[in-house]
This record gives sequence, C-alpha cells and structure tokens, in this order.
Amino acid sequence: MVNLFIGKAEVCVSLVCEELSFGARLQQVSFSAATGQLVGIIGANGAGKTTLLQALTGQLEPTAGRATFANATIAQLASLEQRRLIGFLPQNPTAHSDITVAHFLRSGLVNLSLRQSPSAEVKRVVALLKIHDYLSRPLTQLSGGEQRRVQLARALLGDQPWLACDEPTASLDLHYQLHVMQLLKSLAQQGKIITVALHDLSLAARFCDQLVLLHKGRLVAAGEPAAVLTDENLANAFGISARWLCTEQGVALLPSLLKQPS
Ligand SMILES: Nc1ncnc2c1ncn2[C@@H]1O[C@H](COP(=O)(O)OP(=O)(O)OP(=O)(O)O)[C@@H](O)[C@H]1O
Repeated sequence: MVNLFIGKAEVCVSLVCEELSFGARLQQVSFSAATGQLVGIIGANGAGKTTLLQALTGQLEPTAGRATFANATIAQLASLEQRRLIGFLPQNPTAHSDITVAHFLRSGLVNLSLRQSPSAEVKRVVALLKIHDYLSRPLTQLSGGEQRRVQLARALLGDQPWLACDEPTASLDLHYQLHVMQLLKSLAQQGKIITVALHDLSLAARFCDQLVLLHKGRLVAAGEPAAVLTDENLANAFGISARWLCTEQGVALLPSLLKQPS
C-alpha cells in the first residue's frame, strides 16, 4: 500500500487510478483516493463519468492503464472478489417487474460475505435509506425517487469497503438529496472509499473531499473542490459561469449559461 501525505495526516491511499483508458471514451485518467474520502466524479453529459466508474470497478475492461484497490488490480480479480470489494449503484438499473422491494433487497445478498444474518443486513440498509414503508410493495410501482433509494439500499448490502454510485441523487427531492449525501459522507468517514458521479456541483462542492473533473473522456483536474471548480474549468467543461453563495449550511453555486461547452 502506498503512503502519502494529505494535509497534515499520513493516510493510506487505497484506490489508485493510473492512466485508465477505455477506447476513445476514456483517455489516460489518473487520480488516487484514500480511505475515508468521498470522491465526486463530475463533467457534462457524455464526459465519461459512467465509463470511468465502470472501468474503475471492472465492469468494463480498460484498454490501457489500471485501477488498483489496496494494491490489487481490479480488472484481474474474479467477479466474486470484485463483488465482495465493491458496492455498485448503476445509473439505470434493470427494471424488475412484479417483485416486491423486500424480494429485490434479498436478491442483492447473493455471493456477499456478511458480518451479520441476512435479515439483520437487510434491516440495516432499510433503516439507512428509510424505506420500511415500501418493503411489501412491487418495486416498479414506486415513484422514481422511491426506487432510487431502494436501489441505493441494495448497493449498500454487504458493507463493502468501496462504494461506487452513478448519480445516486438523480430523481430525489431536496430532503433526500441531502440525506443521501450526508449518508455517503458519513459512510466514507467510517472507513470506506466512495466514488460518486454527480451532476449537482453544489452538492459536489459541499460534500466531496475530492473532485475528478472529466471533459470529453479526459481528466481536466482532480483535487479539492475549490481547486477544481475554477471559473476556467466551469467555462470549458460545462459552458457556464458561476457565482458562489457561502452560508453556514455550506456552499451553493448559482450558474449562468455562457456558451456550449468547448
Ligand atoms: N455502449 C456505448 N457504446 C458506445 N459509446 C458509448 C456507450 N455508452 C456511452 N458511450 C459514449 O461514451 C461517452 C461517455 O459516456 P458516459 O455514459 O460515460 O458519459 P457520462 O459522463 O456518464 O454522461 P451522462 O452525464 O450523460 O450520464 C459518450 O460520448 C457516450 O455517447
């Protein structure tokens, strides 16, 4: 494991992405993250956020470069080992017709190594996402935001050390956007690495320890939010200018359209 100095404390860097590429969709992206960090992956539509998450976690085989977690090369791990290492929330999970939420959650326990009984593990994630009321309902009859919380609960089953989420706040109301971001932050602080693709730059700036900004499959910047969300990067990657509101609750970005992203 590589040791680095981040701020004043020495920390173990557990996730290292080295010049990771996937054809033209992702080109030589590098960054690293330490246990305890919530890492936001940001960029315009089509920038490569989903591709990066999939190549990082072994769902897409990189065409060059590699991703390692605790020195293990992810692409070389068996799928069972990947599953025990990484909790994954896809951007568009497959629709499961007819099954209840309880059934959907139980089906997510397959091949996980659990520290407690399966029913206690389901109860744990149900409480985290506040989805008790949905358990006996068919999954596809829930609203979009309700389904998203159930899908995130399923991704948390197994309590893996690395959680990768593709737009976890999509479809959520403001209450649950904050709830989910606070939950992810607290899970990171309890010792996970969390990589999360996000569109909301205010949430990204407020909650993430580090941001990875992509543009057309290439890395523009990686680092602390203030260093990444510069006027120049916002203009080039998103075609916006922004004013920042700073309050006791955190920061919020007020964007204005500039032009099409270059
Ligand atoms: N299955 C695929 N085959 C070919 N090209 C693809 C495929 N999926 C995505 N792409 C292309 O790869 C690029 C990156 O897509 P990706 O889904 O990673 O972007 P993203 O940043 O997650 O976008 P969004 O914010 O819209 O979800 C885009 O140009 C997209 O059109």
